[in-house]
Amino acid sequence: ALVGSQYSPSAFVWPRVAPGAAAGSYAAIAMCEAASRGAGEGGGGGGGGEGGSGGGEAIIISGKKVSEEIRDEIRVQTDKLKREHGVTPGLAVVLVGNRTDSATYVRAKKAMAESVGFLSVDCAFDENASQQEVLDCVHALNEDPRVHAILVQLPLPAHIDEHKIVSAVRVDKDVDGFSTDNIGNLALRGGKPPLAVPCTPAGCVELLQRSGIDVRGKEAVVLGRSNIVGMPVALLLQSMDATVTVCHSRTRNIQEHIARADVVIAALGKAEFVRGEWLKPGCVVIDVGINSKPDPTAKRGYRLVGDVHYESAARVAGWITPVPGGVGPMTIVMLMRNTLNLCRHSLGLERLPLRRAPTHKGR
Ligand SMILES: Nc1nc(=O)c2c([nH]1)NC[C@@H]1CN(c3ccc(C(=O)N[C@@H](CCC(=O)O)C(=O)O)cc3)C=[N+]21
Repeated sequence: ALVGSQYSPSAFVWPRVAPGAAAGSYAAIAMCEAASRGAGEGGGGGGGGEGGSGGGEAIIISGKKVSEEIRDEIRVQTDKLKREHGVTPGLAVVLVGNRTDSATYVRAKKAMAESVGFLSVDCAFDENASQQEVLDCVHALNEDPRVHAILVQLPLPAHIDEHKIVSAVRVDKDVDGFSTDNIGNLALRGGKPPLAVPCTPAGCVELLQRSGIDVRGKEAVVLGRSNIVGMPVALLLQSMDATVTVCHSRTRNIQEHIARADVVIAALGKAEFVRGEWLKPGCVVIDVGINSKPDPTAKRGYRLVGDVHYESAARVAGWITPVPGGVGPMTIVMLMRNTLNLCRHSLGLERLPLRRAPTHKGR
């Protein structure tokens, strides 16, 4: 869902507006897809509040599995595009510096791009590259006809003005949807859909949809207000008719907010911050956090944990995403979806009507 088009709302984005859905809002987007799939198993279409089993184990929403389904859909559509239009979608990734986490993500993105048949273009700079060098690179990619999508891996080194670089990316190649124009369109009700919706937020919403979870009228609590996750995911949920509260480092009584949430989106960057005891029984937990935690029993000496304490949360929640294997893989596949759609946009084509995957079954 969630990939806006400048021209006619496509099946991909604003698919089949469900009766009663706020037409034209983003919400419409998402929920229509969910609606068109039927209000899934697992959730009984319930969304937060009455899901899962009281006091049992939460349904595990596998981002790994869902992302593989979507990847396969994208691969099929990419082949079709190549056959029918002779064009290969091109994704350029700009990486500055040598953070190991960034290098890992960029490798994963490149691998997935190649696996779905995209052209992958790399632009790597060392730590002390000048702002001008990086800008020149972005400008060159803006003009490169092989490249339909440009991703500037964040964070950039401190001496580089992130906003300046991100703003230099042409709006119709802004695959992260981070430009002022794309974020503005995401925020406007009844405006034109953005060309791309930020990948992690789109991945969170896609997981909800494919799990048959309807957020309309539900209380959604977003933990974190970052430009790349908290803020855009709050906009998306609001467009989906959820009642959204954004909590951040200055929020008082954060547990009180979490306690009434039907949907919790945890994106604050603190390992295992949210405890199961804080949650409303049956709620939906989408854990965006990726933190490494020392673990002497692990091969590498550490393991990845989310912003939610998984074990306690899984006992209370109705649905939960694991870390790893939850939102992370979805982020990458949404990047592929955005790339394909920007490529289609450049050809004057509509968003793709992706084959609807069957509603995801937990476990
Ligand atoms: N311009 C920009 N766009 C981004 O989308 C962007 C970014 N900058 N900067 C950093 C964050 C982080 N991010 C992740 C992508 C994949 C996984 C992922 O696949 N995680 C695996 C585990 C990976 C591992 O083993 O470390 C998982 O959760 O299962 C995680 C995080 C994209 N980001």
